[in-house]
Amino acid sequence: MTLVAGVDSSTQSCKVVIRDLESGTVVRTGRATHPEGTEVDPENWWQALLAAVDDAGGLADVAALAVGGQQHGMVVLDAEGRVIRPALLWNDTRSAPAAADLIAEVGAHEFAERTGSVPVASFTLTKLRWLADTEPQNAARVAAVALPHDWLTWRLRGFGPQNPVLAELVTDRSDASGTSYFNPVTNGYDRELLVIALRRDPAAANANAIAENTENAGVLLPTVLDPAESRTVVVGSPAFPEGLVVGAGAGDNAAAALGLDARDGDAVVSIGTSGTVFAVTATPAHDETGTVAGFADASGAYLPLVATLNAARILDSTSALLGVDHAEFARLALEAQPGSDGLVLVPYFEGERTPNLPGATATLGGMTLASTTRPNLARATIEGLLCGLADGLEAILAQGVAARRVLLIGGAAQNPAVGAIAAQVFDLPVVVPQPAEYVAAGAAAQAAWALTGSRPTWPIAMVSEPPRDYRPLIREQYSALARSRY
Ligand SMILES: Nc1ncnc2c1ncn2[C@@H]1O[C@H](COP(=O)(O)OP(=O)(O)O)[C@@H](O)[C@H]1O
Ligand SMILES: O=C(CO)[C@@H](O)[C@H](O)COP(=O)(O)O
Repeated sequence: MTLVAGVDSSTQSCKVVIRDLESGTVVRTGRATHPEGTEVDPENWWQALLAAVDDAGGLADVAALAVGGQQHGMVVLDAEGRVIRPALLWNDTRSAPAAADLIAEVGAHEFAERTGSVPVASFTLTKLRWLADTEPQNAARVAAVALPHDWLTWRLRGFGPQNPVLAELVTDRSDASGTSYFNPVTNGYDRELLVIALRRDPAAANANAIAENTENAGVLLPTVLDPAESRTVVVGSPAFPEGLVVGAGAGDNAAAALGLDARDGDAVVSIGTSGTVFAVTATPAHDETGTVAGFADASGAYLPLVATLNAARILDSTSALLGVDHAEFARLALEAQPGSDGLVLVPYFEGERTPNLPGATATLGGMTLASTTRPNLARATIEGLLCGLADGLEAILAQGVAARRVLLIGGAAQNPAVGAIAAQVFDLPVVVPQPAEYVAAGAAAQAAWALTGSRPTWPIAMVSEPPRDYRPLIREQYSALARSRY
């Protein structure tokens, strides 16, 4: 039996899934947690990866591996391969003013044309501008910029401060497309944008070039690999045997699309730390309003995507407030009526990314003595979270995407109330695939692709299709409160 492994280095944890190459059957899994916070020392991801691999029984019998990871995180390396400062994650909003400055300098239309997306604070480029303005000494030391999955791939292949070959950094086009300095249509970096963000002098940067692909910015960017391309572990370790085939990997949402084998007609809604809505398309998106990010996918196509900052953790937070676990939270929510008797939550607890309101706070509206009950609060929380994603789906459909069903994944999709209420919020059939780590499963598919040269065709099991029960009232009252407040 030939085995392949996929990793999901996500916001809250690291997951490893080991699959049989022939059938796709999951044979072993492992996981380890990540620290809290929106600023994280990448060393924590490395330690969690080692722990998750160990938890999965090791990789001694595995032929290939690929890493999927949370998108956008800024990992800056110096010329000696050291991480210069803790990574700023996708959900860190401190670079919101930098995003506004960059849009004023470059133009929203120009960004959408050149990179597929108009940057908000999540995007790597804005974090680099924040670094240049706030920590110029750190910015001056930047010799390479990597994303979380690029850096982990580099580390596990035997590179790092002990073997600082920056030119061995690799990535894929799906994750690169979340940087705001990559063009998903030409599949090339837009170094001019990088220079602008870092406030580097292009001429001086040229003179300081430290490797072949550093022209303009003096900053090395990871080589973008195709899905069938591979590298190997160069310096082996107890966790990662020398010679292990390593694929390009992917951004987590693109990896999930691979893991689900998402095709024409599928809209994927993922409810993890982030809420995301995306589809695999043959044509690129260029939404200059900034609502839809025009990402690349991991198979050579495109991945128009809308992301929200407030997703599974909102359910965690309201469950804690109510003093119940997820199962009881679901029971409470399903006890209430659709529309929660008028109680409405616009859940911008951590600011919001879509719509772009980084400084916003949440609003609970429609409170009366009758509506303010525990079941209504549980339901209103789920309704509010899903309404934001339904708005996102509408924006994706407006890009010309034809969706015939919604595939619901991510940690919170395991909550039965989320599936049932999704069938009332989305005006499309909702399908819940068998609970699985679809990002890690997709990364394993990427590893199989790199190993064999062709994309695997593995079956996907769907477990439930909550009856279609669209209730427009839920979105109407949500939109009314959101419009009046923001
Ligand atoms: N049954 C459930 N109901 C609601 N939320 C859940 C449930 N199971 C897991 N979660 C939440 O899902 C989140 C983790 O989902 P995951 O997709 O792994 O996130 P990420 O990829 O961002 O790390 C956590 O916030 C967790 O509390
Ligand atoms: O920022 C985005 C997509 O643009 C997020 O989807 C991150 O990629 C984090 O994903 P999770 O860890 O929450 O799944």
